[in-house]
Amino acid sequence: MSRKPIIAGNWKMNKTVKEAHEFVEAVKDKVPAPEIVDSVIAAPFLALDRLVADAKGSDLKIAAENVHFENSGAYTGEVSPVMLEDLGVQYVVIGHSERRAMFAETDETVNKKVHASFAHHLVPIVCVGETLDEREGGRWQAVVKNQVTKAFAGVPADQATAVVVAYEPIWAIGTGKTASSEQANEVCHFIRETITALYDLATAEQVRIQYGGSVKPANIGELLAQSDIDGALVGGASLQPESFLALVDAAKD
Ligand SMILES: O=C[C@H](O)COP(=O)(O)O
Repeated sequence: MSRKPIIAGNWKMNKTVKEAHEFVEAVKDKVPAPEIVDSVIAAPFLALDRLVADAKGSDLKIAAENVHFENSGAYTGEVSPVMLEDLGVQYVVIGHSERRAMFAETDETVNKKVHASFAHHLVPIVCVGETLDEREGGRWQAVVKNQVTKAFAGVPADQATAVVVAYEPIWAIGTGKTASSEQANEVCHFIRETITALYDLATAEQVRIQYGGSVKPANIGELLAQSDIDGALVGGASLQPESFLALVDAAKD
């Protein structure tokens, strides 16, 4: 079954609002048609209002890099799904390994954030992936299966089909080490099998699974040629307009 590719740049803690605005102005009219590829930029919260306005009427979609699972309340420093929906943000990255490792994100909070996102018309991009220790210890299947199963807990099938899963082996993030396309596809296929077991094959075949970890214009082609890789979540190589456009263009083929 063919699934529409989704390429998402994840800027992490980079770019001032002015720099973010200039980037979006440079790419927004050059991304592929949304019937062919979904082109997404995940930006820091401060830039989102401006970027949603900048991208309006174009085929570029704007994502947040995180969200809280409550709608409002005493959660100093957090941003709620109500606030993101109000701005017109369309996607949200949930459970990135940097948030799991440095900001106490757990499988339980990931699941709550998935539910909160759907309640506010945000498409969740759910990140999963193993550490180098877990891979070398032969535990990647158990780790990834557990992360996927907990992320989808209580999510009905009609919502599950809209979830984007990003497989990011932690050892390949920002290190210049890319999983080989076969290694990446093996895990993405395993993720699809896990979703099949949770729901059914028809549901799993609609879920888009991205690979992330040192993706760049030079290697995206062979990654996207794999059977179960439907896109990429890209950090470093999404920071320059030319590089981001090369990535979304590669997904057109
Ligand atoms: O969210 C993106 C990933 O963490 C990958 O980052 P990277 O492309 O800089 O390795």
